[in-house]
Formats: sequence, C-alpha cells, structure tokens
Amino acid sequence: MWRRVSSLTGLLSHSKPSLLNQAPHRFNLLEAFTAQVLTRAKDGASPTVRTPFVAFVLGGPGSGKGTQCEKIVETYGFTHLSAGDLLRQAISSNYEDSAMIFNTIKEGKIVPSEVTVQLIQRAIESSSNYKFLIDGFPRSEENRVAFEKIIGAEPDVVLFFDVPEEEMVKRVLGRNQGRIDDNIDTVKKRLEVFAALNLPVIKHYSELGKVQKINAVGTTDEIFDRVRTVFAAYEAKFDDFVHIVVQKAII
Ligand SMILES: Nc1ncnc2c1ncn2[C@@H]1O[C@H](COP(=O)(O)OP(=O)(O)OP(=O)(O)O)[C@@H](O)[C@H]1O
Ligand SMILES: O=c1ccn([C@@H]2O[C@H](COP(=O)(O)O)[C@@H](O)[C@H]2O)c(=O)[nH]1
Ligand SMILES: [Mg+2]
Repeated sequence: MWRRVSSLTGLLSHSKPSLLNQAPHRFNLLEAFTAQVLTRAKDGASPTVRTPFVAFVLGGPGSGKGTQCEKIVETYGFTHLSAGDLLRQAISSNYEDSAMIFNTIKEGKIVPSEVTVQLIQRAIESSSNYKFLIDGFPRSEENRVAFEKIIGAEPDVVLFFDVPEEEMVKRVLGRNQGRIDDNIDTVKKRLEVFAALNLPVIKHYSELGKVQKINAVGTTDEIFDRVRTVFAAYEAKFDDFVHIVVQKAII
C-alpha cells in the first residue's frame, strides 16, 4: 500500500490531483484537503480519499507482459507504464542520458535506478489515474529499494508471467518491432540478467505474499483468462477509497 495515503499527502477523489507531485507541497495539500472537507461537509456528503492500486508486472524477455498489459488496460482501466518503453522514449527524445540508456539496453543490462525511477515518477505525476501497471520494473533489488524509497510505496500485487526460456527466445526473435535488443546475443544476456537480478525481486515479493504467478504459455486470450481469475480477488480494491471522518474540534 502507498504509505503516503496514510499521511494524507494526496489523492483527493474529486479534484483528481496527480499522485506524487504534492509530496513537496504537503502544507498546500493539507490546506486543499481542509477546503475539500469543508465543501463536502456543506453538501452533507462524506469526504473521501482515493487509495491508489499498483501492480508490478514481471517476467522474462518476451514473456508477454506488454501484450497482457494492453488487455488489462482495456478491461480494468489501468494506466500502463512500461519501464522499457519509457527508456526507449527517453532515447528518442534526446534525454540527457540517451547514449548511456541506448548502450545499456543494447547490452541487455540494467539502467541505473535513479534514471528509471525518475521516468516512472514523472509518468505517475502526469497521470490522473489511480490504477497503475508498472511493466518490466523493478528489474533488480537495487531498483526495488530505490522505487520504494523515492516513491514511498510498495505494490499491491506482483504479476509474474512464467514462460520457459525457449518460448521467450522464440517470441522475442519473432517480434519484429525493430528493437535494438531483439537479437539472439542480447536476448541471451537479458535472460541471464533476468535470472540473476530480477528473480530475487520476485522472491522478495513472494515472501511478502504479493506474487501471483501466471502460466503464460497458451493463447493470449487463455492467459488473459488466468489474469482475470487472479484479479477477481483484487477488484474490490481497484477503486478503493477511504471515508474521512470529520470531527468537530473542541475548543
Ligand atoms: N501468448 C502468446 N503466445 C505467442 N506469442 C505471444 C504471446 N503473447 C505475446 N506474444 C508475442 O511475443 C512477443 C513478445 O510479447 P511482449 O512484447 O508482450 O512481451 P514482453 O514481456 O513485454 O517482452 P519484453 O520484456 O521484451 O518487452 C510479441 O511479438 C507478442 O506479440
Ligand atoms: O526497469 C528497467 C526496464 C528496462 N530496462 C532496460 O530496457 C530493456 C528493455 O526492457 P523491456 O521491459 O524488455 O522493454 C531491458 O533489457 C533493460 O536493458 C532497464 O534497464 N530497467
Ligand atoms: Mg514489453
């Protein structure tokens, strides 16, 4: 759960502010919150605070994360943030670290956490949604710790798309989208990095009871049926909100 919610630094349901950009402006936000409470109190309605829902979507290269995220977006209204897509966009928009990001992706290695977390943070800040799929991140324990520290949140659930290596290689080599890392040499490196650095993240969240492992072999519809089954247990939390109890001050 997002720890910031408990300190009321965000997420008023009506004005739809972004999630994180209020953190440095906590005082202003609390002022806004008070104003909101008063406005709503006049209406007699109970004021509410939205609680965000975050799903990390993990799996090896070509396991179908992006494909399933598209379906989740269509069905459940999540905002899809693919860390790889954000990094590729950063390269094409001449971001200050473009060359480093390009070379790191080409080598199948992991871009430094501060770069990726900043891109994710900006994407979250510019969204008015409360439901996020963070696809292909965190890639390492270092990524995970940086995200939890900077964003101040843990995921509600981690989807792990499980596919045998041979199938992942086949899918990546057949993708044909012109990606610089969709070649046999880089795929081998990405698989090694996945096993060495990404599986420990999955292990960490498994120990916290947050991982939902999905057999991701089959047609995309068959796999999405499995996602639906998993999400059935979480759906009530997707659009969760908390009622604020307003108490009169005793002076
Ligand atoms: N269930 C499936 N069966 C066969 N091919 C699939 C399946 N799901 C996705 N694909 C195809 O496999 C390729 C990789 O899928 P996708 O891009 O969704 O994977 P990914 O996990 O996001 O990969 P990456 O980590 O490299 O971004 C795509 O060409 C996609 O169309
Ligand atoms: O958090 C991340 C996510 C991605 N990368 C780099 O990008 C490529 C491609 O990522 P996809 O998720 O497969 O689109 C990945 O191999 C890494 O080199 C990253 O460094 N950190
Ligand atoms: Mg992808």
